Amino acid sequence: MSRDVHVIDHPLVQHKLTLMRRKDTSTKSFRELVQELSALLAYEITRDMPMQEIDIETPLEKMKSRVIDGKKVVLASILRAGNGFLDGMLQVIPGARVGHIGLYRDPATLQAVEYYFKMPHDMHERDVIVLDPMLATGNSAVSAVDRIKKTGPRSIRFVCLVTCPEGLKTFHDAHPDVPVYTPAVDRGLNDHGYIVPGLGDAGDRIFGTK
Ligand SMILES: O=P(O)(O)OC[C@H]1O[C@H](OP(=O)(O)OP(=O)(O)O)[C@H](O)[C@@H]1O
Ligand SMILES: O=c1cc[nH]c(=O)[nH]1
Ligand SMILES: [Mg+2]
Repeated sequence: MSRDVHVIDHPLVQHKLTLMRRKDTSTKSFRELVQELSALLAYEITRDMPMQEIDIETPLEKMKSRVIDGKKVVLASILRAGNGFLDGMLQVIPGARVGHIGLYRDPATLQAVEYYFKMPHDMHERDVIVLDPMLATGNSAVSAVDRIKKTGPRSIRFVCLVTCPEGLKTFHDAHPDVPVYTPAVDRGLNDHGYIVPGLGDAGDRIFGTK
């Protein structure tokens, strides 16, 4: 895979994604699975996060030991579907701050339309993990990262559940410096800009709106 794409091939991740893809999976199960999966994904995404040594004391003696500074991590959720990732990620990185970007995809043009943007302060010292289950045409992801870059964070990573070659190309043409973490790179896009085989409309499946 060219560019900076990390395919998360862990059996637990792949197993849960398969269950999510099935069309007869209920809203309740889909929501539970996205939460379980996001905790597993957080584990992989944070693998190379910067750490610092702190002084602690075990019951036996003093030592220096390493910690990740969770307070410097920002989980930036692309509404709506990105919110599905939040609970699971926060279980693993409880100190993270949370930002929101409201974007919807215009069904006719497939361009992203922004309606909300709120990030924590002091972004220049923070590491951002952008959350959206689907990176399809890539327009929403490009637009979200454009906007986040203007806040000047220390680093940005993007995580999704399913993507495709077209979306990855569009995203990395615009943002070659932002790694993408995903369990699946599917075949491509259909005429409506949906990932095939994909898992359908992630927002509708998480929130039961269709
Ligand atoms: O790569 P793209 O072609 O831009 O498509 C992906 C976007 O589409 C979906 O959101 P949608 O616009 O359906 O909004 P929703 O999350 O509010 O349902 C998905 O959650 C992404 O944000
Ligand atoms: O396949 C797709 C494409 C865009 N949005 C989704 O939720 N799914
Ligand atoms: Mg969206």
